Amino acid sequence: MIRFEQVTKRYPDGTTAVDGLSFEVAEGELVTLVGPSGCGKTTTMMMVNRLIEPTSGRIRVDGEDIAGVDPVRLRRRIGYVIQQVGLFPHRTVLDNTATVPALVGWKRARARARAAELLDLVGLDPKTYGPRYPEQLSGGQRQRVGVARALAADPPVLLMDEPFGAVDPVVRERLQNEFLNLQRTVRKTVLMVTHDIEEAVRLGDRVAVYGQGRIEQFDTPGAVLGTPATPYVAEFVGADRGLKRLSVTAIEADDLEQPPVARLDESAARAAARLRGDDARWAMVLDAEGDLHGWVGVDEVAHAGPGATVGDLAHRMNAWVPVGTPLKQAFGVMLQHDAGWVAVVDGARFVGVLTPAKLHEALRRSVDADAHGVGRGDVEFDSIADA
Ligand SMILES: Nc1ncnc2c1ncn2[C@@H]1O[C@H](COP(=O)(O)OP(=O)(O)OP(=O)(O)O)[C@@H](O)[C@H]1O
Repeated sequence: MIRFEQVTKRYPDGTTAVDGLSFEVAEGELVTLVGPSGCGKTTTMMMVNRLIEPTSGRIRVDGEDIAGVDPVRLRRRIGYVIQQVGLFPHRTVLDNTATVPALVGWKRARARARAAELLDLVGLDPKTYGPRYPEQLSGGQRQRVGVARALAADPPVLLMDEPFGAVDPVVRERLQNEFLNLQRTVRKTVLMVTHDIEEAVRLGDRVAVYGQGRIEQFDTPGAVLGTPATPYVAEFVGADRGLKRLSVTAIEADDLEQPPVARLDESAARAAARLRGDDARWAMVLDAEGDLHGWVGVDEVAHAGPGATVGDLAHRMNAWVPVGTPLKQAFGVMLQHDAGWVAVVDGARFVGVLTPAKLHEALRRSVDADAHGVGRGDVEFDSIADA
């Protein structure tokens, strides 16, 4: 846990970089600090590992006032990832990753075994990449080594300063996804600086939006986008914040439409009669357990030969998304397959389909929920058609 209590930093030339800052990062929480250049993000971060000393106020890590902790000892408890990565050019990737365990006195074999494990965790095969030197890696791979190195001694706290800033947008998104998956397993207490609001809302459990040396809003991504606390925040998150919400709103089972369904072993003739009765043009095909198998057109089952089953005619499903997927990703899948809907599964079990109309409802519902501070399920929704 990291706690700022009325922290101010004034540089010798009189610049007040941070002014009376108070906030807390809970254990296992990822907080992003976002704001324009020069607003005090890096200063905030560097005070946590005492690379910069505050002018006044107190910072606690796990309850302990860090002013009384030896900086070198403190830094061993805190992983640090920076944009320029800062790998040692003359050391192999494996030795770079083993730096901190070696510093804190682990035996060489244990430190290297741990480094190999960490490289694997960030998606770099230690056999291939371990013996290489940093210059023999791509920018994205170097960033991964930076993350592996910061995690190597298993510090409870991680500071990340624009960790994905130096790579192109495609690699960046991949690294962000990988890091989110990693964080689900390692559950570090993370403070991450970024100037990119999309990155801040995507990665943060909570987001601190900085103005000049002060936090203008400290809240969940949904709330920052849905109900900006000040005109400054509204301006900073941008006019397209509705679009940005797509990436922070997850699909819930209640958001989905229930299309007609046919069973894999059902006779085609029976399915055709039933589906025609319901005026359906196609149906989802499920197996006996309710797992998603594919889909079938009603005309196809209607024109099938005698004795055919739905399973004989079903098409395999090419695209589906798990429940909990962000709406933006689901919408991307819809566009990619040029489809009017996308199937949603929970494990293998089919739970429903997401359509553009349902996507709009889900988005509206999440905006209203944030505005009223209630759970999404409690919000009444009137569609435009009902109004
Ligand atoms: N050593 C220093 N001496 C004087 N002023 C400084 C010093 N370091 C930073 N500042 C000033 O403090 C303010 C905050 O700087 P800081 O680096 O924390 O901002 P930032 O939000 O991280 O910016 P960026 O996104 O550009 O990295 C800026 O006005 C900066 O010029």
